Amino acid sequence: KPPNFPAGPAGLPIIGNLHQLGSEPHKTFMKMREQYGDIFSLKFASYNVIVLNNYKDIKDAFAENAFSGRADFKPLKDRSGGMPRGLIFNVERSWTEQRRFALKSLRDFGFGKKSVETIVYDEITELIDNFRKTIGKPMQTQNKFNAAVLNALWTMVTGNRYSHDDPMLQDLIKRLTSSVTQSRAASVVLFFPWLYQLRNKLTMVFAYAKERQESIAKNMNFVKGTVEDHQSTFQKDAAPRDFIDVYLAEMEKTSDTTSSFYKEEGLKNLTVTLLDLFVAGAETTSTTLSWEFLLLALHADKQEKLHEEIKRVVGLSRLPSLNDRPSMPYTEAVINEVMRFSAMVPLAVFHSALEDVTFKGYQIPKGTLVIPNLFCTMHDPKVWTDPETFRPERFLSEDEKTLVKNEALIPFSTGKRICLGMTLAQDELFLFTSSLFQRFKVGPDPNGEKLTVDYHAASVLVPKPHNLVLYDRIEE
Ligand code: HEM
Repeated sequence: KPPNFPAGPAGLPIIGNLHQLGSEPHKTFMKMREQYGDIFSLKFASYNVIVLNNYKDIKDAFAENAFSGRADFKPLKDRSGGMPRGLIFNVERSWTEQRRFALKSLRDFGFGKKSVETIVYDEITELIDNFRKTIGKPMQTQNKFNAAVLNALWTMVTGNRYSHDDPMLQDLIKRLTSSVTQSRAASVVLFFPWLYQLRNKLTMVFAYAKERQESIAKNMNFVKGTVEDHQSTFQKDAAPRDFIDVYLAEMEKTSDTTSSFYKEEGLKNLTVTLLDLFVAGAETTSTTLSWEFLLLALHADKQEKLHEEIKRVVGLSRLPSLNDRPSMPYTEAVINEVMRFSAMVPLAVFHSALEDVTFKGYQIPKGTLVIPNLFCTMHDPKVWTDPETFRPERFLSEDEKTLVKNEALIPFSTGKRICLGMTLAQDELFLFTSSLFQRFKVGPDPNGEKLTVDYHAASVLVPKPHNLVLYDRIEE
Protein backbone atom coordinates (compact mmCIF):
# COMPACT_ATOMS: atom_id res chain seq x y z
CA LYS A 1 0.00 0.00 0.00
CA PRO A 2 1.19 3.55 -0.65
CA PRO A 3 2.21 5.45 2.54
CA ASN A 4 -0.59 7.19 4.42
CA PHE A 5 -3.25 5.54 2.26
CA PRO A 6 -6.71 4.77 3.75
CA ALA A 7 -7.02 1.38 5.49
CA GLY A 8 -9.06 -1.43 4.00
CA PRO A 9 -9.64 -5.19 3.95
CA ALA A 10 -6.70 -7.41 3.01
CA GLY A 11 -6.92 -8.98 -0.43
CA LEU A 12 -5.29 -11.81 -2.36
CA PRO A 13 -2.25 -11.64 -4.64
CA ILE A 14 -3.07 -10.75 -8.28
CA ILE A 15 -6.80 -10.21 -7.86
CA GLY A 16 -6.71 -8.05 -4.72
CA ASN A 17 -10.26 -7.65 -3.32
CA LEU A 18 -12.17 -8.43 -6.52
CA HIS A 19 -13.44 -11.75 -5.13
CA GLN A 20 -15.00 -10.01 -2.11
CA LEU A 21 -17.34 -7.68 -3.97
CA GLY A 22 -20.34 -10.03 -4.12
CA SER A 23 -23.34 -9.52 -6.36
CA GLU A 24 -24.14 -6.12 -4.85
CA PRO A 25 -20.83 -4.29 -4.31
CA HIS A 26 -22.61 -1.12 -3.10
CA LYS A 27 -23.99 -3.11 -0.13
CA THR A 28 -20.69 -4.90 0.47
CA PHE A 29 -19.03 -1.46 0.66
CA MET A 30 -21.61 -0.32 3.23
CA LYS A 31 -20.59 -3.28 5.43
CA MET A 32 -16.87 -2.61 4.94
CA ARG A 33 -17.50 1.01 5.94
CA GLU A 34 -18.67 -0.16 9.38
CA GLN A 35 -15.22 -1.59 9.99
CA TYR A 36 -12.90 0.74 8.06
CA GLY A 37 -14.72 4.09 8.12
CA ASP A 38 -16.22 6.40 5.50
CA ILE A 39 -13.09 6.41 3.33
CA PHE A 40 -11.46 3.01 2.83
CA SER A 41 -9.19 1.37 0.32
CA LEU A 42 -9.28 -1.74 -1.84
CA LYS A 43 -7.15 -3.27 -4.54
CA PHE A 44 -8.68 -4.34 -7.87
CA ALA A 45 -5.97 -6.36 -9.63
CA SER A 46 -3.13 -3.82 -10.07
CA TYR A 47 -5.32 -0.77 -9.37
CA ASN A 48 -5.38 1.09 -6.04
CA VAL A 49 -8.96 1.97 -5.18
CA ILE A 50 -10.58 4.24 -2.62
CA VAL A 51 -14.29 4.08 -1.84
CA LEU A 52 -16.08 7.22 -0.58
CA ASN A 53 -19.30 6.56 1.34
CA ASN A 54 -20.18 9.91 2.84
CA TYR A 55 -21.80 12.57 0.66
CA LYS A 56 -19.63 15.30 2.15
CA ASP A 57 -16.43 13.46 1.16
CA ILE A 58 -17.83 12.82 -2.33
CA LYS A 59 -18.74 16.51 -2.71
CA ASP A 60 -15.32 17.69 -1.52
CA ALA A 61 -13.39 15.20 -3.67
CA PHE A 62 -15.34 15.72 -6.88
CA ALA A 63 -15.16 19.51 -6.62
CA GLU A 64 -11.43 19.05 -7.34
CA ASN A 65 -10.14 18.78 -10.86
CA ALA A 66 -7.55 16.26 -9.63
CA PHE A 67 -10.33 13.66 -9.18
CA SER A 68 -11.96 14.20 -12.57
CA GLY A 69 -10.01 11.46 -14.35
CA ARG A 70 -11.36 8.11 -15.56
CA ALA A 71 -9.80 4.65 -15.42
CA ASP A 72 -7.44 3.96 -18.30
CA PHE A 73 -9.12 0.62 -19.11
CA LYS A 74 -8.08 -0.67 -22.50
CA PRO A 75 -11.55 -1.90 -23.59
CA LEU A 76 -12.91 1.59 -23.01
CA LYS A 77 -10.14 3.17 -25.07
CA ASP A 78 -10.69 0.62 -27.84
CA ARG A 79 -14.35 1.55 -27.92
CA SER A 80 -13.37 5.10 -28.89
CA GLY A 81 -10.63 4.26 -31.38
CA GLY A 82 -7.61 3.66 -29.13
CA MET A 83 -7.69 6.77 -26.95
CA PRO A 84 -10.19 8.53 -24.67
CA ARG A 85 -12.81 10.48 -26.67
CA GLY A 86 -16.39 11.71 -26.33
CA LEU A 87 -17.95 12.43 -22.93
CA ILE A 88 -18.21 9.61 -20.39
CA PHE A 89 -14.69 8.17 -20.55
CA ASN A 90 -12.86 11.14 -21.99
CA VAL A 91 -10.30 13.04 -19.87
CA GLU A 92 -8.38 16.28 -19.56
CA ARG A 93 -8.47 18.88 -22.34
CA SER A 94 -10.50 16.87 -24.86
CA TRP A 95 -13.11 16.05 -22.16
CA THR A 96 -13.30 19.68 -21.00
CA GLU A 97 -13.86 20.88 -24.57
CA GLN A 98 -16.38 18.20 -25.50
CA ARG A 99 -18.31 18.44 -22.24
CA ARG A 100 -18.55 22.23 -22.30
CA PHE A 101 -19.73 22.19 -25.91
CA ALA A 102 -22.29 19.39 -25.41
CA LEU A 103 -23.76 21.10 -22.34
CA LYS A 104 -24.13 24.44 -24.10
CA SER A 105 -25.50 23.08 -27.38
CA LEU A 106 -27.93 20.67 -25.82
CA ARG A 107 -29.21 23.50 -23.66
CA ASP A 108 -30.00 25.40 -26.87
CA PHE A 109 -31.79 22.30 -28.21
CA GLY A 110 -33.92 21.46 -25.26
CA PHE A 111 -31.97 21.00 -22.05
CA GLY A 112 -33.87 23.20 -19.62
CA LYS A 113 -35.62 25.18 -22.35
CA LYS A 114 -39.20 25.16 -23.58
CA SER A 115 -38.53 23.07 -26.67
CA VAL A 116 -37.85 20.00 -24.52
CA GLU A 117 -41.55 20.11 -23.75
CA THR A 118 -42.62 19.95 -27.38
CA ILE A 119 -40.28 17.01 -28.01
CA VAL A 120 -41.36 15.09 -24.93
CA TYR A 121 -45.08 15.75 -25.59
CA ASP A 122 -44.81 13.79 -28.87
CA GLU A 123 -43.43 10.83 -26.95
CA ILE A 124 -45.97 11.10 -24.15
CA THR A 125 -48.83 11.19 -26.64
CA GLU A 126 -47.65 7.98 -28.33
CA LEU A 127 -46.98 6.36 -24.95
CA ILE A 128 -50.47 7.21 -23.70
CA ASP A 129 -51.98 5.70 -26.88
CA ASN A 130 -49.92 2.54 -26.41
CA PHE A 131 -50.77 2.29 -22.71
CA ARG A 132 -54.47 2.68 -23.46
CA LYS A 133 -54.32 -0.51 -25.55
CA THR A 134 -53.15 -2.44 -22.49
CA ILE A 135 -55.75 -1.24 -19.98
CA GLY A 136 -56.65 -3.99 -17.51
CA LYS A 137 -54.07 -6.42 -18.95
CA PRO A 138 -50.77 -7.41 -17.31
CA MET A 139 -47.81 -5.67 -18.98
CA GLN A 140 -44.10 -4.90 -18.54
CA THR A 141 -43.32 -1.18 -18.58
CA GLN A 142 -39.54 -1.06 -19.08
CA ASN A 143 -39.38 -1.42 -22.84
CA LYS A 144 -42.20 1.07 -23.42
CA PHE A 145 -40.38 3.80 -21.50
CA ASN A 146 -37.15 2.97 -23.30
CA ALA A 147 -38.62 3.74 -26.71
CA ALA A 148 -40.14 7.05 -25.58
CA VAL A 149 -37.03 8.30 -23.80
CA LEU A 150 -34.54 7.24 -26.47
CA ASN A 151 -36.75 8.82 -29.12
CA ALA A 152 -36.80 12.19 -27.32
CA LEU A 153 -33.00 12.14 -27.18
CA TRP A 154 -32.75 11.02 -30.78
CA THR A 155 -34.93 13.97 -31.85
CA MET A 156 -32.74 16.51 -30.07
CA VAL A 157 -29.55 15.03 -31.39
CA THR A 158 -30.46 13.98 -34.93
CA GLY A 159 -33.68 15.81 -35.73
CA ASN A 160 -35.68 12.58 -36.37
CA ARG A 161 -38.04 10.45 -34.40
CA TYR A 162 -39.27 6.91 -34.94
CA SER A 163 -42.55 5.23 -34.16
CA HIS A 164 -42.14 3.39 -30.81
CA ASP A 165 -42.48 -0.03 -32.45
CA ASP A 166 -40.12 0.74 -35.36
CA PRO A 167 -37.69 -2.22 -35.66
CA MET A 168 -34.70 0.16 -36.02
CA LEU A 169 -35.53 1.83 -32.72
CA GLN A 170 -36.21 -1.48 -31.00
CA ASP A 171 -32.88 -2.87 -32.24
CA LEU A 172 -30.97 0.17 -31.00
CA ILE A 173 -32.66 -0.12 -27.61
CA LYS A 174 -31.72 -3.77 -27.31
CA ARG A 175 -28.07 -3.06 -28.02
CA LEU A 176 -27.86 -0.02 -25.74
CA THR A 177 -29.62 -1.83 -22.90
CA SER A 178 -27.25 -4.76 -22.99
CA SER A 179 -24.26 -2.42 -22.77
CA VAL A 180 -25.48 -1.00 -19.45
CA THR A 181 -26.94 -4.10 -17.88
CA GLN A 182 -24.40 -6.72 -18.94
CA SER A 183 -23.26 -9.01 -16.19
CA ARG A 184 -20.42 -8.24 -13.81
CA ALA A 185 -18.54 -11.28 -15.12
CA ALA A 186 -17.96 -9.40 -18.36
CA SER A 187 -16.66 -6.30 -16.57
CA VAL A 188 -13.91 -8.21 -14.75
CA VAL A 189 -11.89 -8.08 -17.99
CA LEU A 190 -11.57 -4.33 -17.42
CA PHE A 191 -9.03 -4.94 -14.68
CA PHE A 192 -6.93 -7.52 -16.48
CA PRO A 193 -5.51 -6.27 -19.76
CA TRP A 194 -4.11 -9.73 -20.53
CA LEU A 195 -7.49 -11.36 -20.02
CA TYR A 196 -8.99 -8.80 -22.38
CA GLN A 197 -6.36 -9.58 -25.02
CA LEU A 198 -6.97 -13.27 -24.58
CA ARG A 199 -10.69 -12.76 -24.77
CA ASN A 200 -10.30 -10.85 -28.02
CA LYS A 201 -8.21 -13.65 -29.48
CA LEU A 202 -10.81 -16.18 -28.36
CA THR A 203 -13.75 -14.11 -29.50
CA MET A 204 -15.29 -17.10 -31.21
CA VAL A 205 -15.25 -19.02 -27.96
CA PHE A 206 -16.61 -16.28 -25.73
CA ALA A 207 -20.06 -15.74 -27.21
CA TYR A 208 -20.80 -12.71 -25.07
CA ALA A 209 -17.60 -10.98 -26.14
CA LYS A 210 -18.49 -11.50 -29.76
CA GLU A 211 -21.98 -10.21 -29.23
CA ARG A 212 -20.71 -7.15 -27.39
CA GLN A 213 -18.14 -6.31 -30.03
CA GLU A 214 -20.71 -6.69 -32.77
CA SER A 215 -23.17 -4.60 -30.88
CA ILE A 216 -20.67 -1.74 -30.37
CA ALA A 217 -19.71 -1.93 -34.05
CA LYS A 218 -23.38 -1.85 -35.12
CA ASN A 219 -24.14 1.12 -32.90
CA MET A 220 -21.06 2.88 -34.19
CA ASN A 221 -22.09 2.29 -37.83
CA PHE A 222 -25.61 3.42 -37.12
CA VAL A 223 -24.38 6.66 -35.60
CA LYS A 224 -21.76 7.15 -38.35
CA GLY A 225 -24.49 6.76 -40.98
CA THR A 226 -26.55 9.47 -39.30
CA VAL A 227 -23.51 11.78 -39.16
CA GLU A 228 -22.79 11.17 -42.87
CA ASP A 229 -26.40 12.00 -43.78
CA HIS A 230 -26.01 15.26 -41.91
CA GLN A 231 -22.68 16.05 -43.57
CA SER A 232 -24.16 15.61 -47.03
CA THR A 233 -27.08 17.93 -46.35
CA PHE A 234 -25.29 20.37 -44.04
CA GLN A 235 -25.59 24.05 -44.98
CA LYS A 236 -23.09 26.34 -43.36
CA ASP A 237 -25.28 29.41 -43.15
CA ALA A 238 -28.64 27.78 -42.46
CA ALA A 239 -30.08 27.52 -38.94
CA PRO A 240 -28.84 24.29 -37.32
CA ARG A 241 -31.42 21.50 -37.36
CA ASP A 242 -30.14 19.62 -34.34
CA PHE A 243 -27.10 18.84 -32.15
CA ILE A 244 -25.17 17.18 -35.01
CA ASP A 245 -25.50 20.33 -37.14
CA VAL A 246 -24.19 22.56 -34.35
CA TYR A 247 -21.29 20.17 -33.90
CA LEU A 248 -20.46 20.20 -37.63
CA ALA A 249 -20.56 24.02 -37.56
CA GLU A 250 -18.13 24.04 -34.61
CA MET A 251 -15.78 21.73 -36.56
CA GLU A 252 -15.94 24.06 -39.59
CA LYS A 253 -14.81 27.03 -37.58
CA THR A 254 -12.03 25.20 -35.70
CA SER A 255 -8.58 26.03 -37.05
CA ASP A 256 -6.54 25.00 -33.97
CA THR A 257 -4.97 21.71 -35.06
CA THR A 258 -4.66 20.55 -31.42
CA SER A 259 -8.39 21.02 -30.70
CA SER A 260 -10.61 17.98 -30.14
CA PHE A 261 -12.96 19.48 -32.77
CA TYR A 262 -10.32 19.64 -35.51
CA LYS A 263 -11.18 17.67 -38.66
CA GLU A 264 -10.85 13.85 -38.28
CA GLU A 265 -10.39 14.11 -34.52
CA GLY A 266 -13.58 16.20 -34.37
CA LEU A 267 -15.52 13.56 -36.31
CA LYS A 268 -14.22 10.78 -34.05
CA ASN A 269 -15.23 12.73 -30.96
CA LEU A 270 -18.65 13.39 -32.46
CA THR A 271 -19.45 9.70 -32.99
CA VAL A 272 -18.31 8.72 -29.50
CA THR A 273 -20.18 11.71 -28.00
CA LEU A 274 -23.38 10.57 -29.74
CA LEU A 275 -22.99 7.01 -28.50
CA ASP A 276 -22.27 8.32 -25.00
CA LEU A 277 -25.41 10.45 -24.96
CA PHE A 278 -27.55 7.45 -25.89
CA VAL A 279 -25.82 5.04 -23.51
CA ALA A 280 -26.02 7.48 -20.60
CA GLY A 281 -29.37 9.06 -21.33
CA ALA A 282 -31.83 6.39 -22.41
CA GLU A 283 -31.59 3.43 -20.06
CA THR A 284 -31.16 5.62 -16.96
CA THR A 285 -34.23 7.77 -17.44
CA SER A 286 -36.47 4.89 -18.51
CA THR A 287 -35.30 2.66 -15.65
CA THR A 288 -36.14 5.48 -13.21
CA LEU A 289 -39.67 5.52 -14.67
CA SER A 290 -39.89 1.74 -14.26
CA TRP A 291 -38.88 2.09 -10.61
CA GLU A 292 -41.47 4.81 -10.20
CA PHE A 293 -44.29 2.69 -11.63
CA LEU A 294 -43.26 -0.26 -9.49
CA LEU A 295 -42.98 1.78 -6.27
CA LEU A 296 -46.28 3.57 -6.86
CA ALA A 297 -48.01 0.27 -7.66
CA LEU A 298 -46.79 -0.91 -4.27
CA HIS A 299 -47.86 2.34 -2.52
CA ALA A 300 -51.38 3.09 -3.72
CA ASP A 301 -51.88 5.80 -1.07
CA LYS A 302 -48.87 7.82 -2.34
CA GLN A 303 -50.07 7.36 -5.90
CA GLU A 304 -53.49 8.76 -4.97
CA LYS A 305 -51.85 11.79 -3.35
CA LEU A 306 -49.81 12.34 -6.50
CA HIS A 307 -52.88 12.14 -8.73
CA GLU A 308 -54.78 14.51 -6.44
CA GLU A 309 -52.04 17.14 -6.73
CA ILE A 310 -51.99 16.85 -10.53
CA LYS A 311 -55.79 17.13 -10.66
CA ARG A 312 -55.79 20.16 -8.35
CA VAL A 313 -52.99 22.09 -10.07
CA VAL A 314 -53.34 21.07 -13.73
CA GLY A 315 -56.82 19.61 -13.97
CA LEU A 316 -57.64 16.77 -16.36
CA SER A 317 -58.20 18.63 -19.61
CA ARG A 318 -54.63 19.60 -20.60
CA LEU A 319 -51.16 18.04 -20.29
CA PRO A 320 -48.98 19.31 -17.40
CA SER A 321 -46.18 21.70 -18.38
CA LEU A 322 -42.83 22.66 -16.86
CA ASN A 323 -44.48 25.89 -15.69
CA ASP A 324 -46.66 23.84 -13.32
CA ARG A 325 -43.62 22.42 -11.59
CA PRO A 326 -43.14 25.03 -8.86
CA SER A 327 -46.75 24.46 -7.76
CA MET A 328 -46.37 20.68 -7.54
CA PRO A 329 -44.13 19.87 -4.55
CA TYR A 330 -45.64 16.40 -4.02
CA THR A 331 -44.82 15.38 -7.59
CA GLU A 332 -41.23 16.57 -7.06
CA ALA A 333 -41.06 14.76 -3.74
CA VAL A 334 -42.21 11.51 -5.39
CA ILE A 335 -39.52 11.83 -8.08
CA ASN A 336 -36.85 12.59 -5.45
CA GLU A 337 -37.91 9.62 -3.36
CA VAL A 338 -37.93 7.28 -6.37
CA MET A 339 -34.37 8.40 -7.17
CA ARG A 340 -33.23 8.04 -3.57
CA PHE A 341 -34.87 4.67 -2.96
CA SER A 342 -33.75 3.08 -6.24
CA ALA A 343 -30.23 4.63 -6.17
CA MET A 344 -30.23 3.44 -9.73
CA VAL A 345 -26.58 4.20 -10.60
CA PRO A 346 -25.24 2.94 -7.25
CA LEU A 347 -21.53 3.58 -7.83
CA ALA A 348 -21.80 6.29 -10.53
CA VAL A 349 -18.93 5.89 -12.99
CA PHE A 350 -15.49 5.32 -11.45
CA HIS A 351 -13.31 8.43 -11.27
CA SER A 352 -9.53 8.36 -11.08
CA ALA A 353 -6.84 10.65 -9.68
CA LEU A 354 -5.12 12.62 -12.46
CA GLU A 355 -2.13 13.41 -10.21
CA ASP A 356 -0.83 12.69 -6.69
CA VAL A 357 -3.30 14.40 -4.30
CA THR A 358 -3.61 14.92 -0.57
CA PHE A 359 -7.25 14.46 0.46
CA LYS A 360 -8.52 14.66 4.05
CA GLY A 361 -5.03 13.89 5.32
CA TYR A 362 -4.55 10.87 3.04
CA GLN A 363 -2.06 10.67 0.20
CA ILE A 364 -3.77 9.45 -2.95
CA PRO A 365 -1.36 8.51 -5.74
CA LYS A 366 -2.03 9.33 -9.39
CA GLY A 367 -4.08 6.61 -11.11
CA THR A 368 -6.02 5.58 -7.96
CA LEU A 369 -9.62 4.66 -8.84
CA VAL A 370 -12.17 6.63 -6.82
CA ILE A 371 -15.58 5.01 -6.32
CA PRO A 372 -18.38 7.18 -4.95
CA ASN A 373 -20.92 4.96 -3.18
CA LEU A 374 -24.03 6.92 -4.14
CA PHE A 375 -26.18 4.07 -2.86
CA CYS A 376 -24.69 4.53 0.61
CA THR A 377 -25.25 8.30 0.66
CA MET A 378 -28.91 7.76 -0.22
CA HIS A 379 -29.50 4.84 2.19
CA ASP A 380 -27.29 6.00 5.04
CA PRO A 381 -29.15 5.49 8.34
CA LYS A 382 -27.07 8.35 9.78
CA VAL A 383 -28.67 10.73 7.26
CA TRP A 384 -32.14 9.30 6.59
CA THR A 385 -34.80 8.09 8.99
CA ASP A 386 -36.03 4.61 7.96
CA PRO A 387 -34.05 4.64 4.68
CA GLU A 388 -35.61 1.37 3.46
CA THR A 389 -39.12 2.85 3.51
CA PHE A 390 -40.54 4.59 0.43
CA ARG A 391 -41.84 7.89 1.80
CA PRO A 392 -41.97 10.96 -0.51
CA GLU A 393 -43.10 13.11 2.47
CA ARG A 394 -39.50 13.06 3.76
CA PHE A 395 -38.79 15.72 1.10
CA LEU A 396 -41.62 18.01 2.25
CA SER A 397 -42.02 20.59 5.01
CA GLU A 398 -44.37 19.69 7.86
CA ASP A 399 -47.41 21.28 6.20
CA GLU A 400 -46.42 19.39 3.00
CA LYS A 401 -46.52 22.60 0.98
CA THR A 402 -42.81 23.15 0.33
CA LEU A 403 -40.08 20.94 -1.04
CA VAL A 404 -37.19 20.39 1.38
CA LYS A 405 -33.70 19.77 -0.03
CA ASN A 406 -31.36 17.14 1.34
CA GLU A 407 -27.70 17.44 0.34
CA ALA A 408 -27.20 13.69 0.48
CA LEU A 409 -29.59 13.15 -2.44
CA ILE A 410 -27.00 12.86 -5.21
CA PRO A 411 -28.39 10.40 -7.79
CA PHE A 412 -26.59 12.35 -10.56
CA SER A 413 -23.30 12.39 -8.61
CA THR A 414 -21.73 15.80 -7.97
CA GLY A 415 -18.89 18.15 -8.92
CA LYS A 416 -16.92 18.45 -12.14
CA ARG A 417 -18.32 15.27 -13.65
CA ILE A 418 -21.90 15.60 -12.45
CA CYS A 419 -24.32 13.99 -14.92
CA LEU A 420 -24.33 16.08 -18.06
CA GLY A 421 -27.99 15.28 -18.71
CA MET A 422 -29.28 16.12 -15.23
CA THR A 423 -31.52 19.02 -16.26
CA LEU A 424 -32.93 17.12 -19.20
CA ALA A 425 -33.53 14.03 -17.06
CA GLN A 426 -35.29 16.08 -14.37
CA ASP A 427 -37.51 17.82 -16.93
CA GLU A 428 -38.35 14.51 -18.59
CA LEU A 429 -39.10 12.80 -15.30
CA PHE A 430 -41.42 15.63 -14.31
CA LEU A 431 -43.30 15.62 -17.64
CA PHE A 432 -43.63 11.82 -17.87
CA THR A 433 -44.64 11.43 -14.22
CA SER A 434 -47.23 14.20 -14.19
CA SER A 435 -48.76 13.28 -17.58
CA LEU A 436 -48.94 9.54 -16.98
CA PHE A 437 -50.31 9.73 -13.41
CA GLN A 438 -52.79 12.38 -14.48
CA ARG A 439 -54.35 9.80 -16.75
CA PHE A 440 -53.54 6.31 -15.41
CA LYS A 441 -53.72 4.37 -12.22
CA VAL A 442 -51.22 1.54 -11.84
CA GLY A 443 -51.47 -1.52 -9.62
CA PRO A 444 -50.08 -5.02 -9.16
CA ASP A 445 -51.35 -7.77 -11.45
CA PRO A 446 -54.12 -9.36 -9.33
CA ASN A 447 -53.36 -12.77 -10.87
CA GLY A 448 -49.58 -12.39 -10.91
CA GLU A 449 -46.78 -13.09 -8.47
CA LYS A 450 -46.37 -10.85 -5.45
CA LEU A 451 -44.64 -7.59 -6.43
CA THR A 452 -41.23 -6.97 -4.86
CA VAL A 453 -38.50 -4.32 -5.11
CA ASP A 454 -35.92 -6.95 -6.14
CA TYR A 455 -33.49 -5.83 -8.80
CA HIS A 456 -30.80 -7.04 -11.14
CA ALA A 457 -27.51 -5.37 -10.16
CA ALA A 458 -25.13 -4.24 -12.92
CA SER A 459 -23.85 -0.67 -13.49
CA VAL A 460 -27.51 0.25 -13.26
CA LEU A 461 -29.98 -1.33 -10.80
CA VAL A 462 -32.95 -2.55 -12.86
CA PRO A 463 -36.12 -3.95 -11.23
CA LYS A 464 -36.56 -7.68 -11.95
CA PRO A 465 -39.13 -8.27 -14.74
CA HIS A 466 -42.63 -7.89 -13.33
CA ASN A 467 -46.14 -7.25 -14.58
CA LEU A 468 -48.30 -4.26 -13.68
CA VAL A 469 -51.87 -3.44 -14.61
CA LEU A 470 -52.96 0.01 -15.80
CA TYR A 471 -56.42 1.56 -15.36
CA ASP A 472 -57.60 4.60 -17.33
CA ARG A 473 -58.94 7.38 -15.08
CA ILE A 474 -60.37 9.34 -17.98
CA GLU A 475 -63.33 7.76 -19.78
CA GLU A 476 -63.76 8.89 -23.36
C1 HEM B 1 -32.44 9.60 -14.23
C2 HEM B 1 -31.58 9.78 -15.14
C3 HEM B 1 -30.09 9.85 -14.97
C4 HEM B 1 -29.29 9.52 -13.90
C5 HEM B 1 -29.72 8.99 -12.53
C6 HEM B 1 -27.92 9.77 -14.31
C7 HEM B 1 -26.82 9.58 -13.49
C8 HEM B 1 -25.51 9.78 -13.88
C9 HEM B 1 -24.36 9.52 -13.04
C10 HEM B 1 -24.40 8.99 -11.62
C11 HEM B 1 -23.25 9.83 -13.77
C12 HEM B 1 -21.79 9.68 -13.35
C13 HEM B 1 -21.22 10.95 -12.82
C14 HEM B 1 -19.82 10.78 -12.29
O1 HEM B 1 -18.96 10.23 -12.98
O2 HEM B 1 -19.54 11.18 -11.13
C15 HEM B 1 -23.71 10.31 -15.07
C16 HEM B 1 -22.87 10.74 -16.08
C17 HEM B 1 -23.31 11.15 -17.32
N1 HEM B 1 -24.61 11.28 -17.74
FE1 HEM B 1 -26.27 10.88 -16.64
N2 HEM B 1 -27.91 10.23 -15.59
C18 HEM B 1 -29.22 10.30 -16.05
C19 HEM B 1 -29.64 10.76 -17.28
C20 HEM B 1 -28.83 11.26 -18.27
C21 HEM B 1 -29.28 11.82 -19.53
C22 HEM B 1 -30.73 12.01 -19.94
C23 HEM B 1 -28.16 12.13 -20.26
C24 HEM B 1 -27.98 12.73 -21.62
C25 HEM B 1 -28.73 13.12 -22.44
C26 HEM B 1 -27.01 11.79 -19.44
C27 HEM B 1 -25.70 11.97 -19.84
C28 HEM B 1 -24.61 11.72 -19.04
C29 HEM B 1 -23.22 11.89 -19.50
C30 HEM B 1 -22.78 12.34 -20.89
C31 HEM B 1 -22.41 11.54 -18.41
C32 HEM B 1 -20.88 11.57 -18.36
C33 HEM B 1 -20.44 12.91 -17.81
C34 HEM B 1 -18.93 13.05 -17.71
O3 HEM B 1 -18.24 12.05 -17.55
O4 HEM B 1 -18.44 14.20 -17.78
N3 HEM B 1 -27.45 11.26 -18.24
N4 HEM B 1 -25.08 10.29 -15.10
